[in-house]
Amino acid sequence: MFDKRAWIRLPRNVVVGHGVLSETAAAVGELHLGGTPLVVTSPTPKELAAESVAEQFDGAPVVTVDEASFSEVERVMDEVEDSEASFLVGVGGGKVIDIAKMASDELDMGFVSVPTAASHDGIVSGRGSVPEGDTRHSVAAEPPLVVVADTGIIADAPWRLTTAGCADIISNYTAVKDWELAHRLKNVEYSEYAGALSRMTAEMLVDNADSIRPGLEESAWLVVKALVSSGVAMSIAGSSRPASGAEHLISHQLDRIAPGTALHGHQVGVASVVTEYLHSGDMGRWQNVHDALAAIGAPTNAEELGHSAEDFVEAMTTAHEIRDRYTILGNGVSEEAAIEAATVTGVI
Ligand SMILES: NC(=O)C1=CN([C@@H]2O[C@H](COP(=O)(O)OP(=O)(O)OC[C@H]3O[C@@H](n4cnc5c(N)ncnc54)[C@H](OP(=O)(O)O)[C@@H]3O)[C@@H](O)[C@H]2O)C=CC1
Ligand SMILES: O=C(CO)COP(=O)(O)O
Ligand SMILES: [Zn+2]
Repeated sequence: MFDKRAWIRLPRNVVVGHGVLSETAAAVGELHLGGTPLVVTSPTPKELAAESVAEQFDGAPVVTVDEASFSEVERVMDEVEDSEASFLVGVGGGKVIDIAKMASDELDMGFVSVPTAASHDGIVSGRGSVPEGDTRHSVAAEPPLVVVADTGIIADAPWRLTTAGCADIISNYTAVKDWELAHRLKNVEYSEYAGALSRMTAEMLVDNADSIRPGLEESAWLVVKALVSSGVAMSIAGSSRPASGAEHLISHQLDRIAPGTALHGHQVGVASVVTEYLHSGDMGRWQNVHDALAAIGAPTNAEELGHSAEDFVEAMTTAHEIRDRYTILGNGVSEEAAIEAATVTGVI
C-alpha cells in the first residue's frame, strides 16, 4: 500500500520591497485575521519598526523579549492572555521571530513575520529553534501566514547581520550533504525537491556574491529572496534538514559553550568549511566554501568569530550529542581528528 503523506505549510503573503513595513496591516487584512495582535520584538527592532507596526493596528500592545528560550515563549503566551490578542506579529531578528512563531503555534494563532535583518533563514520557515540545557530543540511550528520584509530597513541594518544571513545560506551545501548521507546510512527520509531547492539557493547566492555589498538595497533584496527560498525548502521537507546539518550542530554547541560570542549565521558558515573537509577531504570543495564566505566578507575562522581554538574543537567533538540527527560527525569526531580538520582548513 502507498503510505507516504506530505502536508506542506507555506506562508500566504510574502511582501518584500522598499517601505513595505507600512503595508503590514494591509497584508494582514487581506487574510481576514480579525482582532488585535500582540507585537513581539526586542530592543533595537522596537525602535526601528515594531512601534510603527503597532500603530498600524490601532496601538496594539508590544512585548520585548531578551533571549531565545522556552521561558520567553511562555512569557509571550501569558502576555497574549492578559492582552486578549488574537494573533502575533514578530518584529526583529531570528530570536524574536522564533519566539513569536513558537508562541503562536502553542496558542493555535496566526503569526506574522516582520524581519528587520537578513540574518537567518527562519524568516519563513515552519521551524523554531531553542536551546534547553545541553540540547537544542528544532521544533515544528506553523510558518507565518504573512511575511513583510522591508528592504529599506534591512539594508540599513549593520552589514554583519546581512553577511550572517548569506553564511546561513552558504551552509546549505553541507547541510544537504549531511542529509543525503543520513538517507544512505540511516534511511532518513530525503526530499529531492527540498534538497535541490536548498542547494540551488546557495548556488545563486554564491554566483551573485560580487553584487552583495553594504548599504545597497538590491543586496538586501537578493539575500531576503534567498532566505525565503531556504525557508520554503525547510517547509517542503517538514524539517530543518535542508538547511541544518553538522555545521549547525557545531554552532549550537558554540552557543552553549560561549554564548553571545558570534552570530548564528557566521558560526554555521565557519563550521561548514570544516564539515565540507570532513565530507571529502578535497581541498577544492572546502576552499570553495571558504572563498564564498570571504567574498561576502563573512568570518572564515574561529578567531574572526571571537572563539578560541579550544572552544571550537570542543564544539566539534561534542556536537553529535545535542540532537538525534545523523551527520558527517557520526558518533563523534576524536579530538585529534577535529584539530587536524580545523587546522588544515585554517579554521583554528
Ligand atoms: N527557526 C529557524 O528555522 C531558524 C532559526 N534561527 C535562529 O535565529 C537566531 C539567530 O538570528 P539572528 O537574527 O542572527 O539573532 P538575533 O535575533 O539575536 O539578532 C541579532 C542582533 O541583531 C539586532 N538587530 C535586529 N535587527 C536589527 C536592525 N535592523 N538594526 C540593528 N540591529 C538589529 C538584534 O537586536 P536586539 O539585541 O535588540 O535583539 C540582535 O542584537 C538563532 O537563535 C537561530 O537558532 C536561525 C535560522 C533558522
Ligand atoms: O538555523 C536553522 C536553519 O538555517 C535551523 O536549524 P536548527 O533546526 O538546527 O535550529
Ligand atoms: Zn541556520
